[in-house]
Amino acid sequence: MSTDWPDGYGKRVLAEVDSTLNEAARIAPTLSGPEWILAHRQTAARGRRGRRWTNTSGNLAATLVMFPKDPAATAALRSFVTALALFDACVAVSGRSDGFALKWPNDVLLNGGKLAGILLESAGQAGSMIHLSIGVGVNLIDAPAGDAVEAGAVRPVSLLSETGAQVDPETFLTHLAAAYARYETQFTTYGFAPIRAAWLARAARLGEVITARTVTTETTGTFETVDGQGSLVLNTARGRVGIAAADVFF
Ligand SMILES: O=C(O)CCCC[C@@H]1SC[C@@H]2NC(=O)N[C@@H]21
Repeated sequence: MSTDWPDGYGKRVLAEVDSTLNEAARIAPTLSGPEWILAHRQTAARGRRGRRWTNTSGNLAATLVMFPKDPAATAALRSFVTALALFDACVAVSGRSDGFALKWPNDVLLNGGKLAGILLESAGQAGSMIHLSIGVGVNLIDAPAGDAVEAGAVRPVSLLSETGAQVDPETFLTHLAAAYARYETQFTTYGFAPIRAAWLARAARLGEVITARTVTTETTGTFETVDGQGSLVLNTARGRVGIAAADVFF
């Protein structure tokens, strides 16, 4: 189960921080290359769409801060790169691949429950990016209670409860960073196509009827694919619809 830390990536480990995403924004101007930040405790962790992220000590809370050269829309496709890396890290530490799946846009599922989430933040202007921060939370040993999530959302699960695997955050991060570095090289060398294909091969509910909700819209249809821009494509009663950002409900 041992693996090496990838060349070219820095690492800092903090006992406590408000949020590793905040720390990424603070240190980005001082960095000359990509850096992983791991915190054993976050006091103000956040999830997607302004939600709180429950952060038990022993779970993984980490952010990769990096400096993409590509346009902002392309750089943001790294949420898929990260999801693949998370999937591989989960397989490596648990010794099994059954039960893991990727949920559009940014979650890793295990046995149908939410195991991990990804939150991208960036600083930049006019379609370019100064830095990209990829925040990753993984319920390694503990998951919030089911009633802590909104109605209809998938139940949270932990790696420990579902597989019996007990992995500390630093070990998990080493696997994640190594897998991320491999997929990042694939992404910068060959573009989104192989990342998209690999993501689709691990996708939850592909070909099934799902619902995508935003604050103002609700779209139900058959999950056909993810397009070359990372949008969810649903086949609905009114035809094919591409959705750039939403929450998905099964
Ligand atoms: O809503 C989601 O699914 C995304 C959750 C992202 C949580 C991680 S934990 C490390 C990083 N720091 C934060 O404050 N949030 C992200």
